[in-house]
Amino acid sequence: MSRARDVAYACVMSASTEGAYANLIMPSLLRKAGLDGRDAGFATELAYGALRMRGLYDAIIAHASRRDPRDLDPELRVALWLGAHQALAMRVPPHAAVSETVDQVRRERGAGAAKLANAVMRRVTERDAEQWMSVVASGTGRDAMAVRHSHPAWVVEELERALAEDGRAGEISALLDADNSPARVTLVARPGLVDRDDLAHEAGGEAGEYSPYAVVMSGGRPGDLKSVADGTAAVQDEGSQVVAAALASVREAEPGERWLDMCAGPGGKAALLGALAAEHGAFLEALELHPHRAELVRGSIKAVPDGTVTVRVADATDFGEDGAYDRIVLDAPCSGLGALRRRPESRWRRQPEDLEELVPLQRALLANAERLLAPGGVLAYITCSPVVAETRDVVAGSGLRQLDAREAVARVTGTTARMWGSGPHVQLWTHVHGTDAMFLALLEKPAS
Ligand SMILES: C[S@@+](CC[C@H](N)C(=O)[O-])C[C@H]1O[C@@H](n2cnc3c(N)ncnc32)[C@H](O)[C@@H]1O
Repeated sequence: MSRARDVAYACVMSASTEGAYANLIMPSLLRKAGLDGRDAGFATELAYGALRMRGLYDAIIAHASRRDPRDLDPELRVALWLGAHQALAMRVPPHAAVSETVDQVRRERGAGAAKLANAVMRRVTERDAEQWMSVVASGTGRDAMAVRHSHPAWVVEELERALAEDGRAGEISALLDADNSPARVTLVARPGLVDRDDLAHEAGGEAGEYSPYAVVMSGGRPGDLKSVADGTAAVQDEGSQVVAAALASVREAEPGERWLDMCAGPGGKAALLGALAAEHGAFLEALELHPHRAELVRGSIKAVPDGTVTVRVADATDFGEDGAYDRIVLDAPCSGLGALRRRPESRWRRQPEDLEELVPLQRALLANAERLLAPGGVLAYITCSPVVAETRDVVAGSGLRQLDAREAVARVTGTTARMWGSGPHVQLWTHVHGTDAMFLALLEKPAS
C-alpha cells in the first residue's frame, strides 16, 4: 500500500497547495502509479477523506502538537492529515499509521521534521475518533459542529439558514454527515438515445429512485461503459436530471420550440434537454462563456441527433434577441455548497466573499433571461447550492410569475407534489433525497 499512500499524498498536496481538483487529477495519478483495484480504492479513500476531514484533523493536530497547523510546513501538515485519517477513520493499525507518516515526512522534509511527525502522530493515535471529538469538538454550538463535521463555520451557518428557511431546522448534523459520505455514481440514460433498462444491464446497476433516466452503479468505472463512451449515457447526479427534466415537463413541447441553456458547460443538462428536445422536434441553443468548456458541451451532446443542439461561446448576461425562447434553463454559476460530497477540497476553497461576486452575476443572468423569454415562455432557475442568497433571494428579485415547481418535479419523478416541500420552488437535500442539494424555481413570462 505504500505506493497508494504516495499517490494519496501527491493528490492532497496538489489539491491543497496548487489549487488542483482532486477528482480530476486522481485518475491520472493512479494510472501513472499503475494502481487499480484495492490499492486504487485505498488511495482514493485516503486522499478524499483527508481532504474532506482536514478541518477536524487540524483541530486534533493543533491539540497534539500545541501549534497552529497553518504554521507547519505544508508537506508535514498534509502527511499528518493523511496519518490522522488512516488511524482515525480507516482502521489502519496505529503503529502503521505512525511509521508510514514518519517515513513520508522524512522523504519529503528530512529527519528534523520526521521527529516532529513522530511525536504528533504518537499523540494522535493515543485516542480514537470518538475520544478526540470530545476533546476538540464538544458542545452543540456552531463552532463545535463545524469542527466535528469538518466544514468551515461560515458554510455551516449558510447551510443552517437554508435548512431553516426550508422548514428543516435541526437537520444540520444529518446534512453535514451526508456531505462527508462519498456519492454513489449515477448515470443518465439519455432519452431516445439509450434505454434505461439496457443501460442498467450494461452497467450492472439499478434504476434510480427519482429520475426516470437514472441508473445507480454498484461498482466499476463509468468510462469503461460503451454507452458512456458513445455519449448516449453519462455520469450525472440524479437531482440534476430531475431539475433539468422538470423544465421539459412543464407542458407538452411543440415542434419547432426554441430552447436555450444559458450556462451550459460542461453540458450535462444540455445533453439531457437536447435529447428531450429531439424527441419533440424542438431546438436547443447552448451558451457557454469559456471556449474550453464549450468544447466539453460539444462532447456531451455528440449522440444527440444532428441539428437539434447549437453550441455557442457567448456571455449569457448580454446575448440574444428579446422574446426569442420558449424555454430557458439558467443553471447559474454558484457556490456549489450543495455538492460538497463530490469535490472533497471545495469547502475549504470557497470563501464567503465569493457570494459577493456570484449573486450579482446570478441576478444579471436572470435579468437577461427575462428579456430573452417569449411571452408565455418558462424559465428554470437552477443552482447546485441551497444558499438563500443564491436561490430564493435571487428569484424574489425577478419580475416573472413563479409556477409550482413541485408539480413539474412530481410529474418527472412519478410522485406527488406534496412530497417536495411547501413550494413554489423545490429544494433537494443530500441527506433527504441522496442527490446534490439542487434548487429549482420555474418562472413564467405572462402571455401578452
Ligand atoms: C453551474 S455550471 C453549469 C453546469 C451545466 N449546466 C451542466 O449541467 O453541465 C455554470 C457554467 O456557466 C458558465 N458561465 C459563467 N458565466 C457565464 C456567462 N456570463 N455566460 C455564459 N456562461 C457562463 C461557467 O463557465 C460554467 O460552465
